[in-house]
Amino acid sequence: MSDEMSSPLLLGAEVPDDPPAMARGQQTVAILGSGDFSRSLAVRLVACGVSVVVGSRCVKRIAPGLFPDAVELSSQEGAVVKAQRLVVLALFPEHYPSLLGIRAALAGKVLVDVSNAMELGSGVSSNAEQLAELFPESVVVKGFNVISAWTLQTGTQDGSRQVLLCSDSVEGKSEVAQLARLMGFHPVDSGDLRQSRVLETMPLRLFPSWRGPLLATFLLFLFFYAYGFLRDLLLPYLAHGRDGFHRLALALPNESLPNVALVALALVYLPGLLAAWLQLWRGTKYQRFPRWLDGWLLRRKQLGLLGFLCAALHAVYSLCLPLRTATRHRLINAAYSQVKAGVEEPWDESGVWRSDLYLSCGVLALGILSLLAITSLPTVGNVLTWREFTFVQANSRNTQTHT
Ligand SMILES: NC(=O)C1=CN([C@@H]2O[C@H](COP(=O)(O)OP(=O)(O)OC[C@H]3O[C@@H](n4cnc5c(N)ncnc54)[C@H](OP(=O)(O)O)[C@@H]3O)[C@@H](O)[C@H]2O)C=CC1
Ligand SMILES: [Fe+3]
Repeated sequence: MSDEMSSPLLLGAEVPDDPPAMARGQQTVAILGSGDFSRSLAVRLVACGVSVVVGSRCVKRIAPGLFPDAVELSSQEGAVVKAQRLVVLALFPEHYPSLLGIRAALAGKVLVDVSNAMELGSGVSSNAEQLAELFPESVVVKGFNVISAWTLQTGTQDGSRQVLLCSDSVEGKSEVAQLARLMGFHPVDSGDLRQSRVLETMPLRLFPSWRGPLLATFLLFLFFYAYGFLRDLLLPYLAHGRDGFHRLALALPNESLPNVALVALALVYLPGLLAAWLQLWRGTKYQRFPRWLDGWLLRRKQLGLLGFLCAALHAVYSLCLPLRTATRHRLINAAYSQVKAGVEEPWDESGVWRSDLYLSCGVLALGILSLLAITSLPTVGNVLTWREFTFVQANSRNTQTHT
């Protein structure tokens, strides 16, 4: 399985709602550590009606009022003993070994590891795997690490609602999933504990799925810009001494952008066709696609959105064309030449039609591309049925191709 395919978001399936669901207030959750994450989680859990006991190395050091009154403060061991099953470790992983003293109390408990990796590709095994090695008698579930303390406290409206969970224990995972659901999050099953390696580095990755599409869009733009420069500016200058270099800033980018948008759109639909062709050629759909095709398929949405950005920029640039000094100059010049030549009515019927049709098609194409872009956003896509979604996507594609 490629790295991309092992990405938890892809593997992820909603964790099934296991009966009996955790009833409010029935269970006590322990949180070890009294830092930012602990406080935010405690506030949220209490607001959701779960009883919380915070375990600290030194309860006296906790400032009064830091935690809600409903939260019980205790020693680390006292908190673990009070917890029925779930113990959230709101500590940094380097402090996990300090819990070895309360190993017996932690046995049989579900330890929720919320930590993140310090750097990308730092080690072979993850914090969660090391925790599982330290406490073999406990169940380790990785989760909540991609949720910030801020999101926990402000509720789920401001951040992602997905909580990615992984563990070798299905039962432990489903218990944590119930807690996540109770807090208004969407638990997503990301697989076994090995997946924690991916999960822990997720907050460190900066737009990982956008890097390739951004590079492709930039290179395409560079290609069309360089081609336009050679064909429309440099060659006419060298051959006839015609100076059109003022077009570098606005006209040339404007001519390059729709080309990039069209190629990006083609790149969105091409991998699907290649994948279908490959499946027909192999005679089976139960075989993995090559890594490059896999990656390409996964980045179609980003490519499409970047194509949409180029088309939108083209529209704005085009609206700016009449504002240019060069356009004004050419207009006045044409009028002057016309007066000089004694032409009274230069109405060019086919020219007028062509320009109107051209603009109308452009507006239509941008409108349909906008529809395509908007429906590809998860929040909008979620309210469409699968049939509605494919209807919009397929029809927009056909209309785009024709315009
Ligand atoms: N803050 C955030 O937004 C997020 C944090 N996380 C993860 O949550 C974990 C905790 O982060 P955060 O709450 O911000 O960190 P803080 O520094 O605010 O809190 C860490 C807590 O660890 C406890 N602790 C236990 N043993 C030790 C020790 N030996 N030395 C020092 N402290 C110890 C301390 O509590 P006490 O003194 O009471 O024992 C301390 O308050 C980290 O692994 C982080 O990666 C994950 C996602 C988001
Ligand atoms: Fe155009």
